[in-house]
Amino acid sequence: MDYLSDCYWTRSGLKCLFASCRVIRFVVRHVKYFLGLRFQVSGWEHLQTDGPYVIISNHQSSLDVLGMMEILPDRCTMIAKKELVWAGTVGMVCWLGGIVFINRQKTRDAKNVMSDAAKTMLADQIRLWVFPEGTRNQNGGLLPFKKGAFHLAIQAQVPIIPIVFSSYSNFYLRKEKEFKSGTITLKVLPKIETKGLTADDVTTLSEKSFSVMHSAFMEISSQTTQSNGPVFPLSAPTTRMARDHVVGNHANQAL
Ligand SMILES: CCCCC/C=C\C/C=C\CCCCCCCC(=O)SCCNC(=O)CCNC(=O)[C@H](O)C(C)(C)COP(=O)(O)OP(=O)(O)OC[C@H]1O[C@@H](n2cnc3c(N)ncnc32)[C@H](O)[C@@H]1OP(=O)(O)O
Ligand SMILES: CCCCCCCC/C=C\CCCCCCCC(=O)OC[C@@H](O)COP(=O)(O)O
Repeated sequence: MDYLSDCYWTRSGLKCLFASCRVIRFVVRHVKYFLGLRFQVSGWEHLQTDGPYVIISNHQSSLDVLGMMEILPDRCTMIAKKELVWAGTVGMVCWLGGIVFINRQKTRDAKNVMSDAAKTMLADQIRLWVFPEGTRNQNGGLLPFKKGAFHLAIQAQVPIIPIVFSSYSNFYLRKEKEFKSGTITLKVLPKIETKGLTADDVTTLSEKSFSVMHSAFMEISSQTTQSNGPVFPLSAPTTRMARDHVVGNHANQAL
């Protein structure tokens, strides 16, 4: 209780995150039922790592938040663009969750914030989740990685744990506004150590991470695509019950 009071009343930065992210995790885990989504997770054992680490994952949509909350370890928060803090309720939840906001338009500021985060990670034994693509991407692959996550891990000398979300394109097409229920595969990959690495190794580390994640993305996306059926317009009912009523069981064969 003392700890929570400290978090919420003094807003002591990253210190508050693991209490409040647990609450966020608990609540957001229920959203999948309303959207008719299911998650299949493999590689749990790679998250059984003590101490701080940096999680990196691909970023397709806001829906990623649901997958994050399926597997979010304790004492873990995220790096997010600063604009999110102004996004109403979501912004408030992010702020309470101790999320680290960066200004992507001001690289020097973003780098300073991330360097501070590296120190706080170590001081407070915190894990950080970063989307190295730096923006959402639904183009059927991964965007080239930005460097921040790799500098962060090297500065803190902590491992990187790559996590890959399978493609959403078989159930959610953002531009076409089409959505149906579906299964998302999450694959946690073996950690990549950074002990002894320096800033000179950032490019190699980034390329290695990209390579293993891209291969995993292709592998799990082709497997998951086969198990999901056709995509429906967003105007169609998206819950399992409602869609059963309209289209029979066809759309739910994968569930
Ligand atoms: C109603 C109900 C409500 C329910 C609410 C529910 C849930 C809410 C709870 C939680 C939700 C949380 C969701 C969070 C999701 C957030 C998703 C995002 O916001 S993604 C976007 C933000 N993230 C990122 O951008 C991270 C990735 N970007 C980077 O890391 C970038 O590198 C950068 C630091 C931003 C800098 O970007 P830049 O474009 O300049 O690119 P480069 O990478 O090429 O870097 C340029 C240059 O700088 C060097 N560099 C980079 N970083 C560092 C560093 N830390 N230290 C030193 N140097 C650094 C880099 O090496 C380049 O130099 P060089 O070319 O010489 O190598
Ligand atoms: C019908 C499906 C429509 C999607 C519904 C999503 C429901 C998700 C439920 C609750 C979680 C809401 C949290 C939203 C957090 C948004 C984080 C996000 O995705 O920010 C964008 C940022 O990273 C990159 O921004 P840009 O791509 O550069 O601009």
